[in-house]
Amino acid sequence: MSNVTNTEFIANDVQSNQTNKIKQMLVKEYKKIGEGAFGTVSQAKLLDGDIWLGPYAIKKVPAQTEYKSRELEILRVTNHPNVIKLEYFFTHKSPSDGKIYQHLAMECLPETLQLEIRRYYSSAIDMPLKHIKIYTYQIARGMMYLHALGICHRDIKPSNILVDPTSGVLKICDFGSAKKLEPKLPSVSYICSRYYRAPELIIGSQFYSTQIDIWGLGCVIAEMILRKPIFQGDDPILQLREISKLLGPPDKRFVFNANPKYTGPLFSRPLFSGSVLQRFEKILGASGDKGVDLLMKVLVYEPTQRYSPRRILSHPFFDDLRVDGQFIPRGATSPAPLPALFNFSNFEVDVIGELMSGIIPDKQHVQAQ
Ligand SMILES: Nc1ncnc2c1ncn2[C@@H]1O[C@H](COP(=O)(O)OP(=O)(O)OP(=O)(O)O)[C@@H](O)[C@H]1O
Repeated sequence: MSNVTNTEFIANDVQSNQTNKIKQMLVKEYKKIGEGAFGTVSQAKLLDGDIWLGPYAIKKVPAQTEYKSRELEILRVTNHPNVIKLEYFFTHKSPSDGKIYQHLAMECLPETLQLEIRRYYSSAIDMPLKHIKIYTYQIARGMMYLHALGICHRDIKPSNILVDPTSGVLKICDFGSAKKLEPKLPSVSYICSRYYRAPELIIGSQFYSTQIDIWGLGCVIAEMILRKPIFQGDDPILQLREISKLLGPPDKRFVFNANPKYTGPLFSRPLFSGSVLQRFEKILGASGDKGVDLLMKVLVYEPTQRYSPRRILSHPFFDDLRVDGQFIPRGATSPAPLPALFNFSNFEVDVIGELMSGIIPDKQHVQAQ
């Protein structure tokens, strides 16, 4: 199937996310780059007067649906190097079905982490550990920012992580399921894509926290190492069974705290022998001792025990990124500088607090954005 599309239309009320100014622009969509559950994503340019802007990734979703997407609301307030940036937005009536669609024009990155992982899988090569570290660090940094704002992404998975393999830059995208969680208020548990769902979601918790994203991050790190999803269960029970094979059975306190009404199986008899450490080492040992240590602090049943993003950033797994400022991009033979990893804003400096000395050994790197 060809991805080439050639659609042109005039959008009357294109609003700039930065200046809030509204203008009429010509929209030229020329390549379809994604298709999701709720809409399509195309590569496009916008004609502002006689200047072509872009390329952008324009995500188009029906404007009036029962499903409540907070994507626009969230992207309007976020501003972080590891979170996809919204440039323009507008609504437009589709001539083909007469429905009104919301259009979000975002900065465009060349690939998803899913595609990047698949590339390594099909060429039977491990993803270099340095790349895994660069990507993991940036996901955790983006999450630190989002979680500090109270925003839970709720759909962390490799196809929602965009990367530029040449520069190593990474950005979290798809805020279609994201929500600002309010403490003590319930949220639906049927969010997050299978394979990446935290155990508390699987057993039906409605009072979960941003730590569900940390579980997703653990699954993504493991997937970069294994080049396939770590917990592949075709239904929630099989999913829990896969998790139990690595972590052992969940304890009763975790289940009670997550959902006291849960009556499903708990796999209380261990499905594998050996200690949890031995199983992590056997399955994820390619990430080295420090990688195994980090994963054991992230893939934890009890959400409150899971490492927070700032603790993840200060983990020794990333120590070589703090001393060596280079990496070799996929397909390249000479090194390139690491993407900016330590250019923390004042907001991030406040969130990191006393952990800063463990994150950047050299304070000179700190500069306000
Ligand atoms: N800013 C972007 N730059 C490049 N590609 C993008 C961008 N945003 C989205 N895409 C591509 O479009 C795909 C779908 O985007 P997105 O996940 O936001 O839509 P969705 O409808 O919520 O999809 P899903 O149901 O799969 O989660 C992504 O996996 C990616 O391949």
